[in-house]
Amino acid sequence: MGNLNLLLMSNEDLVNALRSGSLTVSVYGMGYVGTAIAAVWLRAGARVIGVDVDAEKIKKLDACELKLSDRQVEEELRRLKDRISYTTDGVEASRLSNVKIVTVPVYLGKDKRPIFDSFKASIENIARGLKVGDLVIIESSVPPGTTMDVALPILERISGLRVERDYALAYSPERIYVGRAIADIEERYPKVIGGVGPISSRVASTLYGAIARKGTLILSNPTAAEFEKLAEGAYRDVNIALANELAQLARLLGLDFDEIREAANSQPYSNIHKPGPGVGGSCIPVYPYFLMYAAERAGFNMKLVQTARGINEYAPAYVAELIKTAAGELGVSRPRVAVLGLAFRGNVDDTRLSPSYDIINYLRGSMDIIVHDPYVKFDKTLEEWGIRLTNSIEDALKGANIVVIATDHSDYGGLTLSRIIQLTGLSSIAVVDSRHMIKDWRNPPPGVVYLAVGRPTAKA
Ligand SMILES: NC(=O)c1ccc[n+]([C@@H]2O[C@H](COP(=O)([O-])OP(=O)(O)OC[C@H]3O[C@@H](n4cnc5c(N)ncnc54)[C@H](O)[C@@H]3O)[C@@H](O)[C@H]2O)c1
Ligand SMILES: CC(=O)N[C@@H]1[C@@H](OP(=O)(O)OP(=O)(O)OC[C@H]2O[C@@H](n3ccc(=O)[nH]c3=O)[C@H](O)[C@@H]2O)O[C@H](CO)[C@@H](O)[C@@H]1O
Repeated sequence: MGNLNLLLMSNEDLVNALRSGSLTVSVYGMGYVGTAIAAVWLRAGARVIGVDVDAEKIKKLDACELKLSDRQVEEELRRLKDRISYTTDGVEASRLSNVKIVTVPVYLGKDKRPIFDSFKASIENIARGLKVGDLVIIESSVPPGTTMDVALPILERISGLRVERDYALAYSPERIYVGRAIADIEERYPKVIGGVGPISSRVASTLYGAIARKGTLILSNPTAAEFEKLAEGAYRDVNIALANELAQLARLLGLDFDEIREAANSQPYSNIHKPGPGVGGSCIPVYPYFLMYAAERAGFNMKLVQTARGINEYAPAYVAELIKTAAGELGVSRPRVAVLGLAFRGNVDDTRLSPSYDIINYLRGSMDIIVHDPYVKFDKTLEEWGIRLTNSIEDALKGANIVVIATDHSDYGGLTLSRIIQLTGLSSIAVVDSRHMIKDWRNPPPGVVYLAVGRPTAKA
């Protein structure tokens, strides 16, 4: 790392420093996002230091042994391993780097309020190694005001440096979709930047402008950029809630919501989302609460956002009711239920806040459950609940009275009702399809009852 003063360098010199490998970037939080960010800066030419508190993860990353959901990120970290190192020492990493990127989460507590401890700890470490000429970019999704009211005071108090004079500070939300993260950053989206002042905005947007082909969108300040990210998430949550509510009515009216949705979305102003078993992941179910946290402090009540959250948090119970209806149709008092999918969405191994847990929790007292997921190899919660997790679909379906499709993994797209009943080995079963993965649902084979979110019940 050269002793670079990024604030005094021209745009051309900033880009040259990036491309030539004389710029060192430390990334705090080597999770789904941090590993993708590290890969992207490596590909742009930087030297990178990956920082995490999880020593086991650091050890595996250092040995190129950490299996990532995003295979391209995994491959790039391996291909460019000569320019990246990993450490648990966040202070040293800050001393040795010119740019510090924070992807450590602000977590959500059981009381639905933000927990800043981990985030603050990473900022404190950065502050202890902060030097004149450095740039700090916060990319975690945070309640509006966090950069200005939480991070900035810590950085200045501990380092004694002054933002815009001695160092640069910006907020830039991450918008990656795990599984295609590098393309999302480099090709798909403009990078939103909110600098504390014009110098911070210039330095951050010049460097990210050399990475994101769609360029950068500079907003007035960090709080606007924080708010933008949460607005995207709340938009999605509200629209998923609308889809779930419309689907529930469609089922009561004996209608197939899929064809209705497709027809409605043929109108460019309509973007009705997909109904499902609920909203999981570490993002969409969390961001509305970050907005409500800021709203509460401003004396404002976000009625729509709150109502939508409630609808989506009820969705797993709705699916559990469908499963209980299925058990009634079969006349089986303690059915064996195969739940297909533990991850919160298709083709990832991420189970954070997955609706599958809620569905299983509603049923596990009265039904015998087995869970299948092609990506999740082990799960502590299922182990505590005494519920078996298998990666074999044959193993999961054998003897299952009820088969529940809870996650839209592509692996399930090829399943037909005939194949499912064949794999159960039974003459009478029910299929509860919360993701509309079954194509031949309208004409079930003998012995199959098909129930779904947003579709009428179908039986032979
Ligand atoms: N996962 C996504 O799809 C996604 C997409 C966009 C934005 N985000 C946001 O990005 C942030 C990170 O999300 P993620 O999914 O990568 O989380 P993650 O849980 O996968 O990774 C977070 C990492 O931070 C580490 N960590 C915790 N405290 C630390 C500390 N004090 N210092 C250094 N490392 C520490 C953890 O050990 C973990 O490895 C969150 O704010 C999230 O909302 C996530
Ligand atoms: C605004 C937006 O798009 N942001 C994306 C989102 O990505 P994500 O990884 O959180 O995944 P989603 O696809 O949002 O799914 C969340 C849950 O909602 C369910 N769902 C989804 C669509 C639908 O029509 N019906 C549903 O029921 C789905 O099954 C899953 O449980 O947040 C990331 C972090 O901020 C972003 O970076 C990323 O751009």
